Amino acid sequence: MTQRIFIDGAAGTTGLEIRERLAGRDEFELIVLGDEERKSESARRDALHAADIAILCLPDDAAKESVSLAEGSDTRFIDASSAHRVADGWTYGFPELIGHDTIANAQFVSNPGCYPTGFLALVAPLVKAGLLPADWPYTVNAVSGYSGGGKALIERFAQETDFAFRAYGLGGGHKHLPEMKAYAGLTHAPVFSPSVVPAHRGMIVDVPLTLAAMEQSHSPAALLNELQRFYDGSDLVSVHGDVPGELLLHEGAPAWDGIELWVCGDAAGAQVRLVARLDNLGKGASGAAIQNLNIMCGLPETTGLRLG
Ligand SMILES: NC(=O)C1=CN([C@@H]2O[C@H](COP(=O)(O)OP(=O)(O)OC[C@H]3O[C@@H](n4cnc5c(N)ncnc54)[C@H](OP(=O)(O)O)[C@@H]3O)[C@@H](O)[C@H]2O)C=CC1
Ligand SMILES: CC(=O)N[C@@H](CCC(=O)OP(=O)(O)O)C(=O)O
Repeated sequence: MTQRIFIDGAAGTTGLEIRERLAGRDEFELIVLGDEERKSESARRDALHAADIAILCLPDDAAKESVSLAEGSDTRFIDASSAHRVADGWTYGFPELIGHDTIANAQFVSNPGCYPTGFLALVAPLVKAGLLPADWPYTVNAVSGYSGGGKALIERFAQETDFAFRAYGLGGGHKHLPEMKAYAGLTHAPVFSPSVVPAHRGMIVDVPLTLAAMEQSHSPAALLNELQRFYDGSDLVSVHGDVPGELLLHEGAPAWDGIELWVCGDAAGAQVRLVARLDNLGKGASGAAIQNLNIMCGLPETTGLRLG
């Protein structure tokens, strides 16, 4: 049966990429609001009630408003914003961690944040397996393409073309901390150092660990084995067995919906850097929304994704 899909926020960065990934798919019928209607409360209410599944690509407040506008309907949601990621009644849309069946049966699915996708892909399986401690003071260094900040940051990087690097979140309290803590099962939220480089898309998330300082220390090889076991058979997550000399992001990188993981141990096995590379707009946003949409509709999870 054709599913009616309404993308609320379809003119934004994430919304446009979702539309591109849905183009030509006859399992779906898109409800589209014109430019004059796309922010009208009544037009959005009608679209939200008419849809089988609404995909929210909005700022947090507008995403919460959409959910209230849909009250009284059976509409299912995929929310790309951070409004509902640790909210009661919502399922965290990270199929590899939460389970495909849970997402398939959910009415309210919240997409993970882009940075948490990298952090959780690395840390959550290892904490769950008892190979990393839940009460460790984790730190996360991450770099993102500027599309991670949506239209406003894309515009800023277009205007201020001399930026080479932008560190931010210096005062702490980033909105991604609650989901990192909750879904990795940690006692403390990590210390998070995000940054932006002048590339449109792409992201590297780096979790450095002094294994030798842990009460129960496991080798880099043991961490790697567990990640390879955990993601065995996944078409989206690749766990590499090498320690690369360097990892690059490219200014004009094409859209990509997978995620790569590395376990980079030093020769003595005393230190390790767990590193993820992904596309903030792919597995970090629009690709994840399509993966969840496929699962919620009983379709193969990678249909329409960019994995080439
Ligand atoms: N960019 C990324 O890499 C990621 C983004 N996200 C999240 O996805 C959501 C969307 O982000 P992104 O696409 O980057 O943001 P953008 O700013 O690029 O797009 C947001 C869109 O929402 C529209 N909008 C704002 N308020 C309303 C409203 N009340 N009713 C209808 N439309 C409205 C905006 O309109 P207008 O065009 O007029 O400004 C814009 O088109 C955010 O919550 C973001 O945090 C999540 C993961 C990664
Ligand atoms: C570069 C940049 O500004 N990135 C955004 C996060 C993008 C993202 O993941 O959006 P959500 O917050 O909805 O998850 C930030 O740090 O706020």
